[in-house]
Amino acid sequence: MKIKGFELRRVSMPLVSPFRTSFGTQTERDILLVRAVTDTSEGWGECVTLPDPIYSPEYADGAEDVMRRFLIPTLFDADVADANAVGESLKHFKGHRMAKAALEMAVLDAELRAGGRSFARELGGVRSSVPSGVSVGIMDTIPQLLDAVGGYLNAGYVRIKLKIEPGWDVQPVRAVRERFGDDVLLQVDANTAYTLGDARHLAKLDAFDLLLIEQPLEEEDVIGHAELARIVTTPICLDESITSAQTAAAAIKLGATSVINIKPGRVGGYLEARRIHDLAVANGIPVWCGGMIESGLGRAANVALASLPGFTLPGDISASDRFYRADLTPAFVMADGHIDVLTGPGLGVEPIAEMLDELTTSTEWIPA
Ligand SMILES: CC(=O)N[C@@H](Cc1ccc2ccccc2c1)C(=O)O
Ligand SMILES: [Mg+2]
Repeated sequence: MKIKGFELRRVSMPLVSPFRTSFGTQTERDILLVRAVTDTSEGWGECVTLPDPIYSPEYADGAEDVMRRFLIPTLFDADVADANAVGESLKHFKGHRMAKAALEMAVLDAELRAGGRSFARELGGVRSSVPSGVSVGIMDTIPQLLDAVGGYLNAGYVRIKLKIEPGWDVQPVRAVRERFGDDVLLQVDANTAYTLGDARHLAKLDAFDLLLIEQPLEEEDVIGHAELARIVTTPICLDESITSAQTAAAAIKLGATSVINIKPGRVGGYLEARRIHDLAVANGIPVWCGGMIESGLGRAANVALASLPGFTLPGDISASDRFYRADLTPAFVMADGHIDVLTGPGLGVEPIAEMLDELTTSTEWIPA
């Protein structure tokens, strides 16, 4: 396989409703897509950056710039011909994992389409469908939250995740437990909003039999999470802190995490995500697949990843209509709380041409 060039394309996808977290409120998804064109096939990659560096240090325009200025020219110079070579040839550039992940994903998709292999097959998937969890934003009132949670439970979601922040944590969790009972699989995600000084307050969540508390402290505070884990009995799950197999190994060794939210974009790609899965399984740590409100392209790859054996907890892999009225690809629908793993070559989906035209805000062709 020989790479002929990459297309960088920005699409803007409105969300069905504002999504509020401890780091802000999003009303649309500005997605940077990468299309790899090779002599035998084409492949798609999705960069999961937000428009601003508020979830992680990366942001969409920065990812585009680092791809154009450093990463893509290096892939051309190294005459990269498969996905395994992408990470290797880019490793001397520090960080920019979401940008690197999108390029690797596009090359992997092209390679797999040419070889007639699916993402799930390539990554080692063992399931034909995966359980679907849903992430519920911070709301203005408790009644609004209970309506939203009721709607998702009626839709069949098998796990509810509530975004929390100081001032919106114990009360919403208690309200959901009182309204929907103790059997609902329930977890919370703070997106780094607390400090170790909040430990006693966070320990109040132990009364509600949560599956986990996700990323309560800031990304760099691995020791703080280990300290917190000694005070709070609910399992601590890391998201932002886990940026590679190396940081995953350190967090496990230090007792900072007993569950890991694996997000391929955050860790540098689907191949590194598989390495973290393997490491976690070897250490008896359950993992689940996180979400970055991807289009159907990233969603297809996440479903494939979530079909690996160590993904024993429902992920943030919701149906397309959780966030989008119309997806870039044919919609992912949930049946009996599960989403089917695609079996076609590569991602198994492609963008719908009309949707791509309608949603595109910019496109640029970079030839080899
Ligand atoms: C589904 C979920 O909670 N995802 C991330 C955070 C997140 C939240 C809001 C987002 C808005 C636009 C784009 C990506 C986003 C990611 C998380 O697990 O921490
Ligand atoms: Mg999270």
